[in-house]
Amino acid sequence: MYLVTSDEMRCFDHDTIHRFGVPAIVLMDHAGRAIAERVRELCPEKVVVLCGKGMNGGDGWVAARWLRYAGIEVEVLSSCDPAALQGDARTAHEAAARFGVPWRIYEPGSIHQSLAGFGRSRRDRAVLIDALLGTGVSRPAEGVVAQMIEEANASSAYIVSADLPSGVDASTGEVPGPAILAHETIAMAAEKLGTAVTPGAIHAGRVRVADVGIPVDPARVQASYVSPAAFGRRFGFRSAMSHKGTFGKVGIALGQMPGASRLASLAALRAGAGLVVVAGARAEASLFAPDIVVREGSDPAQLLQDVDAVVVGPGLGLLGREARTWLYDLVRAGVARGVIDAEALAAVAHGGQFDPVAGEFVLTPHPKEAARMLGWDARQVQARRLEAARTIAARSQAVTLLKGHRTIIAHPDGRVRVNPTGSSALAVAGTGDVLAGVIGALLAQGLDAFDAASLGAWLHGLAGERAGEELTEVAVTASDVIARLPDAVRAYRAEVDGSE
Ligand SMILES: NC(=O)C1=CN([C@@H]2O[C@H](COP(=O)(O)OP(=O)(O)OC[C@H]3O[C@@H](n4cnc5c(N)ncnc54)[C@H](O)[C@@H]3O)[C@@H](O)[C@H]2O)[C@H](O)CC1
Ligand SMILES: [K+]
Repeated sequence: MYLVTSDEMRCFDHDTIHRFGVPAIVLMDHAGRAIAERVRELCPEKVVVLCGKGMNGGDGWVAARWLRYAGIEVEVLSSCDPAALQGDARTAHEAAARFGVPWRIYEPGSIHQSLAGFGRSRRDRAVLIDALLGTGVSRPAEGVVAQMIEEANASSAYIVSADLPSGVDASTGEVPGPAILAHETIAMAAEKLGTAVTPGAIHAGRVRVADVGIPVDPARVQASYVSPAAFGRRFGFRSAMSHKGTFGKVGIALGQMPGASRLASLAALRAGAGLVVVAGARAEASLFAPDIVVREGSDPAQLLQDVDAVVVGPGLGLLGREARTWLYDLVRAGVARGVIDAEALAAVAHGGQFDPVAGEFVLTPHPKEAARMLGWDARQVQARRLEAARTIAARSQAVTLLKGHRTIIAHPDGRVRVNPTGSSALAVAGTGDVLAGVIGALLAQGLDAFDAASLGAWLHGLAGERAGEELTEVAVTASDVIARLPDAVRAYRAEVDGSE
């Protein structure tokens, strides 16, 4: 499913209004009605609508009119004197007022006052509609709107946001100032990219997309959720004629912690690799036998020249610094596909200095590693995840997978995918090694770096979800995630078969 930025949405709005001739007020009525229909399903005893002064506010006035029409007790608190409203927002206000919707201009305490009588025990019987700011946000929420956001969040009422939670940047998911913490969001025409990535995703709650009659052209959208339909039968389905060579050979460079390489190698097998080879100085065969081939020697690059994809990073430890040489040697020897993870990432970038590596490589930093690569701090990476992932991808010229809740996969050409699977069960040592092995296996099976990183994140996240469901998120180990990769493959097949 695609994810649109403010600019992309504006283009589609514009086409609908000016190319197809659908008046904007009609679109606004569809939007407001969609919000009202959803809120009615919540059977509230009272609805308070917070309206800003732009078109998002217009959606709110329309929703209030439809709720009044359905006989539901509703009132509007406006961030400004409606006399200052322009265009369709003004029209929407006037229609609501004439329809008898009670409204007043917000003053500090108005929200608390409007919800009086809905004490904690009955707070969910009241719904707040957040129609303060939408895709027109141009700076951190300020003034009266910021006050309304803070008071709404403190109200502990059930909050439904129009289009996106006010104060969240629709295109990046950044939250530069006060922002609504919604229980759910009704996105108009398409989900905004800013509610798919964190921290915006946390503010949005559950996102539902309302069809308001604005066609969205996927060819003009750069971002989407990872979805099995994008990969079809290029993974997960086998012909009777296939043999282990069909599914490629993954080579894993051994480092100081061979246990991490073991996790990556077992994961690669569970993700369909035909053969897995580990190579390096400390190749304790007993750790890997019998399913994994062990090659002992001081130069992994020398030992891995016959593989289809390499995984360099898990368990490297201090050998990370040598990874640069290994990578050069491997690329020179024609092994130009692989995963660069953990300490090996320093071979590609450090402190904002990038040394791009040619070929189909996937970088898999977690936020701290991304911060080291960029010369930022980890907090900045987490606040500006999309920018961080896209910057590393553009400057390293490699597909970059930024781990974390709603993992981001960024292509050097600007395309972005957001992984919807995963859970806190993955917050345990070794799951990064597992992910590196899974992606290595998908590269060895012929997927390109963008697809291998995206599908790898999807499978890995789903396996983590399944492990968390069975064992509780608290008690999952990296090996448990590997053990549930078959469940993820089954789910993948079901989705692909279901979508064909
Ligand atoms: N365009 C369409 O056909 C449809 C749009 N829909 C809704 O419209 C909003 C986008 O509306 P827009 O007027 O462009 O912007 P906003 O309403 O989001 O807000 C702009 C409004 O708020 C003021 N403002 C901006 N930033 C701040 C800030 N940081 N603090 C305080 N105030 C701020 C600004 O001055 C403007 O007045 C879209 O999200 C949809 O909800 C319809 O849904 C469908 C048709
Ligand atoms: K909003």
